Amino acid sequence: MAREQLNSASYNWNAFPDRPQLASALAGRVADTLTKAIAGRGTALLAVSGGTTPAKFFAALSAAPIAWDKVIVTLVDERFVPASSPRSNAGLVAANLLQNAAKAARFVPLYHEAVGIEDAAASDDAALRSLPWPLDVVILGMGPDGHTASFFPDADDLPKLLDPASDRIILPVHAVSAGEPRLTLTLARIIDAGFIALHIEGEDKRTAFDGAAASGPRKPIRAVLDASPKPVEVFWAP
Ligand SMILES: O=C(O)[C@H](O)[C@@H](O)[C@H](O)[C@H](O)COP(=O)(O)O
Repeated sequence: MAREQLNSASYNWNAFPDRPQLASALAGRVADTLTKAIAGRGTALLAVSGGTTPAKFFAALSAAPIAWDKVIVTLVDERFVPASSPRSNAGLVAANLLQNAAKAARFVPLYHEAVGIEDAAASDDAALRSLPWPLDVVILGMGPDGHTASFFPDADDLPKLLDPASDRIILPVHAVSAGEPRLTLTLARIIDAGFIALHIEGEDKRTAFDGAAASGPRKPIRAVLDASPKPVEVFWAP
């Protein structure tokens, strides 16, 4: 059970005593939401983030006994690297989520060979239009700098990524702090999701979130909190 519930208008804080309990609770919540979506429209669309945080959650979710053959999984963002790269979010999802029962899900990656990140983003944007938007579930992570998805504070054209009225699905990202060029869902597609979770772990991330959620210079995660029409469900463990 969540140890601590602190609610505000823009987010609900769900704290857990440890990371395994968070993984189990978040996996249960996501599985229930996907099942309801399938009951309602015959399919469910899930977008997950990469990084080092989600592995335990992915493993727990992969075992959920739901109709995975009716679930489409895609990525919130991707580094411009092939799935064979240790930096690949598609590789992380393949190894940790698309296993066990979840092996039956359809996975839609973002990376593919292209002349450059702009071409990859344009073809992704066209190809992903055929998916059953809006997202039913989106799982966000957050960096210590308050970035989420690939909305890095130093990204070129950050306002375009954060435009809540954008009709784009995927945009390219150039940001020195990101390492390689990125492909990201736009904020507009993220806030349209039926269930938005932010999965963060550790005291440093809690401090960073508290700082970003408070007043002061607006961090990208705050743009999501401010633009979302429903509270973001924050799942945190020490
Ligand atoms: O591609 C990525 O890196 C993610 O999508 C990114 O937004 C991630 O969620 C944060 O950077 C947190 O990453 P960690 O889980 O490694 O702290």
